Amino acid sequence: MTTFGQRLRQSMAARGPVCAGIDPHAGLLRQWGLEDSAAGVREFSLRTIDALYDRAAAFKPQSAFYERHGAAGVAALEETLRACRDAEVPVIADVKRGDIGSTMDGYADAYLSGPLKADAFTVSPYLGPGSLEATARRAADLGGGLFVLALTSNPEGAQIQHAGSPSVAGRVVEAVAAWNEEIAPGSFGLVVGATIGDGARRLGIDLPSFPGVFLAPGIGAQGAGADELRQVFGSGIARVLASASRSILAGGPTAAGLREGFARTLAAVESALGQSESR
Ligand SMILES: O=C(O)c1cc(=O)[nH]c(=O)n1[C@@H]1O[C@H](COP(=O)(O)O)[C@@H](O)[C@H]1O
Repeated sequence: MTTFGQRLRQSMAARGPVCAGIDPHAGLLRQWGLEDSAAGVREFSLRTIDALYDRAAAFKPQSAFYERHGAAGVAALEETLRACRDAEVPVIADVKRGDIGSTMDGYADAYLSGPLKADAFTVSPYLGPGSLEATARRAADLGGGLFVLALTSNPEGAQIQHAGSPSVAGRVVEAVAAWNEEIAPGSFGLVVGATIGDGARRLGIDLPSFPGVFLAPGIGAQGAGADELRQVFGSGIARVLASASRSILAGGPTAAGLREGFARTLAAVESALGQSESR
């Protein structure tokens, strides 16, 4: 069985450093001429996968936009995850779960096996990173991975994540680094927003030494580009999986438009990568 870390690395090497977020916002459905319904969400997702499966390093469906349509929406998420698996593109279920260990076992089963199986899912460490350690072990047993919120892209994140000395974020980074060393190398990533500027450095967090992948939202619609990526990650940029949703999806509904939106994001990330090599 390959590990999630191996599959993700292979996919990034073959397709490049961009994850396509699948966020079927009501406004985007309207813009695409689709109904704001589970059927519309399903169609939106499958078209996105069809257009981008040969160039996205990963897909990241945002569960909120499926859940708002109830059981039929969750069925659309199930189909979306299956389509990503069929296309053999790693898929990250963006569900941002976090709970006591025994409950987390349920989430690991839900998102790494069974009908809603993804390759990895996003988790929140607010109950303490230790509450997620058994989930990391369970994920490794299932060949899956986790992305743990560390320094998020929204401006409010700093209120909690920057608190303390060492900071809350620093403790999260330390715990997730240890899982990569002790449980499954490369299968546990950090979510670090491309919008955080010099936040990590100011907290004394040495991102380049983290032994895993950074899932970096914030490109495009939230304002970050190549300069911001370079500033945040420095020489760690080679392990960035940049994630964009609206800035790619706004190119739809045609496959050509989606690919154009994707190409713009890829060009920005690759220019950051190219220019960081001299650092
Ligand atoms: O975990 C995430 O993906 C995430 C973390 C974070 O810090 N900020 C963030 O925007 N996200 C998600 O990334 C996506 C960003 O979408 P766009 O702003 O449209 O590119 C949304 O689905 C967010 O929920």
